[in-house]
Amino acid sequence: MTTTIDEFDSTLALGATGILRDFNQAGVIIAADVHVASRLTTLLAEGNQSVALACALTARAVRAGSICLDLTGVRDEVGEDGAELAWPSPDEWLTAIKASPLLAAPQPLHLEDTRLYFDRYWREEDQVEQDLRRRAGRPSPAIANEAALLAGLDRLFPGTAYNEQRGAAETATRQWTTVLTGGPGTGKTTTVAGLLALLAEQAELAGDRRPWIALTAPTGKAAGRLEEAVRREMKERLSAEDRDRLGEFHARTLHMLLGGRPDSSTRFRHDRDNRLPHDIVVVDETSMVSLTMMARLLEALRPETRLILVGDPDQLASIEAGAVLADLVEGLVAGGHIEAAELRTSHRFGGEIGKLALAVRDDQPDVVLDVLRDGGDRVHFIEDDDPRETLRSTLLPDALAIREASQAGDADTALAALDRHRLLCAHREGPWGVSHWNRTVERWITEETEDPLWDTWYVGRPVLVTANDYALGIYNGDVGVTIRRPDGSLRVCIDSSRGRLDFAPSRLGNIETLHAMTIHKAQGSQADEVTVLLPGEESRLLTRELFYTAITRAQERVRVVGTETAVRLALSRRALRATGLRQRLTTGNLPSHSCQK
Ligand SMILES: Nc1ncnc2c1ncn2[C@@H]1O[C@H](COP(=O)(O)OP(=O)(O)OP(=O)(O)O)[C@@H](O)[C@H]1O
Repeated sequence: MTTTIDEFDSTLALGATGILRDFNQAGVIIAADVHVASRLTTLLAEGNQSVALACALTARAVRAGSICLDLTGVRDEVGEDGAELAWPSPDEWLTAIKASPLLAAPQPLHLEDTRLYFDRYWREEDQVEQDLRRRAGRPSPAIANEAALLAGLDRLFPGTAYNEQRGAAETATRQWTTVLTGGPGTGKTTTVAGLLALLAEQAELAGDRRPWIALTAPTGKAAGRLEEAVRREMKERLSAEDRDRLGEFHARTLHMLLGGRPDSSTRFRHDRDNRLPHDIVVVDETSMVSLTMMARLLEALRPETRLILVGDPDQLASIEAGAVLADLVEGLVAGGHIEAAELRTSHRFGGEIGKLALAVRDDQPDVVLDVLRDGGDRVHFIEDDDPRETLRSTLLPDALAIREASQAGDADTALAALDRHRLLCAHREGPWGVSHWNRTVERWITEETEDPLWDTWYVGRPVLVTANDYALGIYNGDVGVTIRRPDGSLRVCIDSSRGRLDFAPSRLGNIETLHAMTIHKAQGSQADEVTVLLPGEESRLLTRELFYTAITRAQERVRVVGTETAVRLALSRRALRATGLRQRLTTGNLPSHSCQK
């Protein structure tokens, strides 16, 4: 059989030979993976084809968010695409890799059991493990007054309704590192606010100064939500005395906290030689933190800084490589390094959205479909082959409300309208993708207003910032709207963690239209109402974590557009990433070498 090669297919490496060519032509690895493998094997004079294949598959794994290649699981994971290919036998493969010059100095690859790493990720994982073990190995933090702590717990978390949160807060007061986990609305922020008040009281009783607290999250949007939620909890639940002890604080993105450097996206002003001055660091939405960011944060912490990592381990992992929160839950807790602080009871939804989220998380497809089909006011299932008309009646009023407020120059109303609803897609391109739906909503606006949107920038264009811009003070995940000023010019008003900022459109580079957004990008934000477009059944992105993340973005109402098969498929597939952190933390002793200066 002859295979026709498309010379213009950018995923094909035309110069590839042997096993790399076969895997490339089967679509398992792309040209970039082949180039990484060819370059490394040529540089270090490695002639074994199976080692070159392992390099290329490691590059593929990292592209997909894994930290390493799981040599024993990769064949199953590749599935049908690789069924006809000549895979090396596992034993021979391992033997060839162990003997490879790529594992000798300067060691571009590292092998841990059957996990193969590129040097950078191996080092980061190793550093995270060592820093966490070191923190966990320190004597527990001193409690200045045990009786006051217990009284404080009762005061801040009264009655049986707060049992779970009281337990989690007490656990956190007794350890340097806490992983506080829970699904949406389980009271994580309430717990954090009470915990901070307890720690401030203990500092006062010990005669120390007021603790220096850093509230942080991976994106500007998530940092903004954290600050707002903590302030609300403090106002509603803390006494004036507790509030005074805590003083003023602001939430910032992790990049801002660590001190972004214009010359590097992976190195920061605060590091092991210039540590953060804070006594308590609270990280929200930790599921979105990549391994690299966790490594940078841990190295920048003083040993006596309390670290409270808050998040929902059932959500999608970070866009960049790693699955740190899930690894920490299983590694740190199961490894016996720290005690769990887990919240299970949802206090927000009470009803259908919470039930739907739990059924998705726990892989109960029949319950999920029952709730979707009979979810009352809050949950809707649109099983329509062509949902355009239904979506038009839902999406267009919000788009028009944003436009109307923007035309009047009213940024507050436009931004509030923008936050009311999110259309979430799995993909960027294709019929279920963000680009298609952005264009569709723009077309509906044109049809409705008879005012063609000729330019990229138009009044009422909602936007999403897609990269950090330290000079402008806007960050990945910030959202904004394009308003008309009285002089007729356009300004883009962006809600950033530094407050409301506005810019001429020409100053903004990394921006996307926000009539629709990807579920990955929606992590860390919520809207009153969310519409989730489930992708076609063939989509590889359709997983339980994706579905769970999408529906838990909704605070009041969720609408799922898709088929029963897509729902069932989503639940049956997992977005698993190969990492070694949890194994490292659950097994073995502290490695003899150390990154700490
Ligand atoms: N024990 C409780 N009893 C009743 N209501 C509670 C309790 N704990 C928290 N709440 C309320 O439930 C809502 C959700 O709590 P909170 O914001 O702390 O949850 P969360 O886990 O941080 O939510 P998110 O999903 O936004 O991260 C808030 O309105 C809060 O005041």
